[in-house]
Amino acid sequence: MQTEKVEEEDDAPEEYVALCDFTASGSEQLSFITGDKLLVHNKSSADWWWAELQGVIGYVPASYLRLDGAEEGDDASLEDPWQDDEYFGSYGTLRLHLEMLSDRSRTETYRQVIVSNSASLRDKVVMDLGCGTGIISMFCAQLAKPSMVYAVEASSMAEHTRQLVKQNGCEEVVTVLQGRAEELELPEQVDILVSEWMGNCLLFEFMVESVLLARDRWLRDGGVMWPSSAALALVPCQADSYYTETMAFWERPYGLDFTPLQPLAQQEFFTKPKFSHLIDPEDCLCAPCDVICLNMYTVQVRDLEEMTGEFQFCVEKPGIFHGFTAWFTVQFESLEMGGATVELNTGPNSDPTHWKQTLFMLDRPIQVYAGDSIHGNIVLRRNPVWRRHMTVALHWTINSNTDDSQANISLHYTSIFI
Ligand SMILES: NC(=[NH2+])NCCC[C@H]1O[C@@H](n2cnc3c(N)ncnc32)[C@H](O)[C@@H]1O
Repeated sequence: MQTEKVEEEDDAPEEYVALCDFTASGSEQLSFITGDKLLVHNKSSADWWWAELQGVIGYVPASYLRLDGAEEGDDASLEDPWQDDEYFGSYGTLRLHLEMLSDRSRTETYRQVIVSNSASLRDKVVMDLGCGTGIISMFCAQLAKPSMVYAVEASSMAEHTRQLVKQNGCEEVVTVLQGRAEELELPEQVDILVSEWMGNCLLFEFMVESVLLARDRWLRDGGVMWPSSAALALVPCQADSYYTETMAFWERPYGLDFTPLQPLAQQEFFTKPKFSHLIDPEDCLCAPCDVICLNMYTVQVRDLEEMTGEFQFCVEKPGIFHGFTAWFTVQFESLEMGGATVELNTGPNSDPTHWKQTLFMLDRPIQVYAGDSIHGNIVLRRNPVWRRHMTVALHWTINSNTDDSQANISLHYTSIFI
């Protein structure tokens, strides 16, 4: 979920202080370290500002900066870092719940998990964290016989969820509790903590932090986490249609030459992820790989600050390397020893979901050939200020040994996406 914060352009440059380090990923960006004082000349967009540091000018990520002189906790300058009013406000209306409930792949997977574990769910105590309309809790009550389901929901949807639980005859088993899961009191520990917490690129929204805090506080020893594990998958890909729409478009619109706008287009369209991208399996230049894996029993909140995954791809067919596409999978282990694990896969070879996939475009496309190696790493760095956001940095090198013009030349790139 992205929230645009657009501020008015000011004439006199304002002094901002850097809240954390930033490494530029292109000549037009400006690196800085925590504590640097930057002069902001132009807030050209919500995410990137034109600033100066010791006489050098460049683009800087706005969310890394705080107005100089505004102290930590100075609520005039710093809103709620979790943006809870906006976040839970959006979940208090039906739009997002309609989108999630309409996602059959997502919702049927959770139903499949309940059905295939119905026998073992008997007499168990379940917590449904972030229950929304209560669909998962009502699946538990209708398809199995748990002794209690605590359906926890922080938004105002909770009062409607109570009505739905009653309407569907589940009030004996399902208790709706309104509040943030990590703050409210449960009357007892739970045997199963089930939640649908995944955001774009798996972690956006960072609802997962609430799930881990609730795990540490309410899941009894030996209790089960659903999902039990999660993985972020990545693949180098073509994205010809997106490239044509956003970059090639400026070459000859209506017979005119608009190419001077192409650097602006690169900055505007290729320096942040394209969410809700639907990648055609044919556009994958090779098999994907899991770059980040979460064990939901052992991962700690502090691990979420910065997660790094290595990758090594071998291009399987000639094509244009436009960028990387990411998606996630989550696994639900069986309550029965040796029982089958259920998986929700949001990738291009599975049924589409409302998350679709996320596309990270390179600054410029690169011709690649079968046998070329694309290796490097991905770094998910949680935003130090806005706690539901993160940056994604992709560092990679291409070794091409077929195209004689680039024989064994290593092209090294870094892209930072807000
Ligand atoms: N998969 C997602 N990206 N979002 C789908 C689940 C989000 C639901 O969980 C609720 N929710 C999110 N965080 C919390 C929390 N800490 N405590 C209680 N409810 C929550 C939120 O209000 C919404 O109804």
